[in-house]
Amino acid sequence: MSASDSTPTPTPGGTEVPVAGPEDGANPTAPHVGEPAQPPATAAAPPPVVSVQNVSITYRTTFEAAPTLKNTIVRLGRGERKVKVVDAVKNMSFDIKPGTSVGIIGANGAGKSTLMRAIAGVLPPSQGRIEVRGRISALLALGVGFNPNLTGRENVILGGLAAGLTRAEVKERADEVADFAEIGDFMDMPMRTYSSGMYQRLAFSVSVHMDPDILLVDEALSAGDASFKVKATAKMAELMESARAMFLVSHSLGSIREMCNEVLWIHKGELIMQGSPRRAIRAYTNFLKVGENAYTFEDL
Ligand SMILES: Nc1ncnc2c1ncn2[C@@H]1O[C@H](COP(=O)(O)OP(=O)(O)OP(=O)(O)O)[C@@H](O)[C@H]1O
Repeated sequence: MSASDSTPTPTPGGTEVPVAGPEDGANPTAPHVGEPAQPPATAAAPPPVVSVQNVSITYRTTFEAAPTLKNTIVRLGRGERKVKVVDAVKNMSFDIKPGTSVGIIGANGAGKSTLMRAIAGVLPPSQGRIEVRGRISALLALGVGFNPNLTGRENVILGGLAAGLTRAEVKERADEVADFAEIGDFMDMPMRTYSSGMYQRLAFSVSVHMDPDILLVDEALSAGDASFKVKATAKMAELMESARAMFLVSHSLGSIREMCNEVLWIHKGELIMQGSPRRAIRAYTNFLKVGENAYTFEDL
């Protein structure tokens, strides 16, 4: 089923936005560049801070179906490899307005992290176009971007320079990052000696101290201890005041309800609903209760 088959009916007076359908003439050009795909609807409307247009992302993975020594040698001899193709994101389109805190929900394997990686610019879409206006800071997975042999401070400095901050800004920022992370002397120890909680504290602290216009957070709060979670939640709420947008991927619907003012529900790579947290979470939890076979997305 495509998103266009399942266009939800907006409720009267609600804030829901129907899922955008595919457009003619999809533009398979590089992401993160270029001018807006479409002019804003009215002169007064600000352009979307993130615009995802007809985006599909396909993974191609080589694998061994029946790994016996004989099969492997035969295949290697012939140069054959089995390829598994996963359509992780299918023809997805949506716009995010400035000031929006977006929750992304959906079952395991729905495509949430893949979409986040594409918005972060780490993973180019196979088709379609993603436009991002502003500096992105992404907290995608533990440790992405950190070199385990460097100290926390060295990693922070390198990360800051890579994010486009000046040397002076980075030095000042490194102290703020260290204070927030509360990892004490470990700041000057190689990161391979960190516990996963310390790693996470530093990763979170780095992403929120880089003055992001757009903050991407993928399940980042799940591994922290209770006190850091409270602090991290408060920091994200504070950032929302200044950031242009935030994306939060989480299986914790409570966090999504608390932190977000818009929700994308994704299922098997398709955008099922873009709407208010109340409505999207209700539809998703109903779906989880009754299961896929008993559910018609057309009813949304
Ligand atoms: N690097 C990869 N190579 C091949 N397939 C991948 C890769 N990463 C993800 N996939 C596949 O793409 C699909 C979407 O995965 P993704 O991690 O985006 O889902 P998710 O919604 O974030 O899941 P979860 O809630 O379990 O974290 C899944 O079928 C997954 O197996």
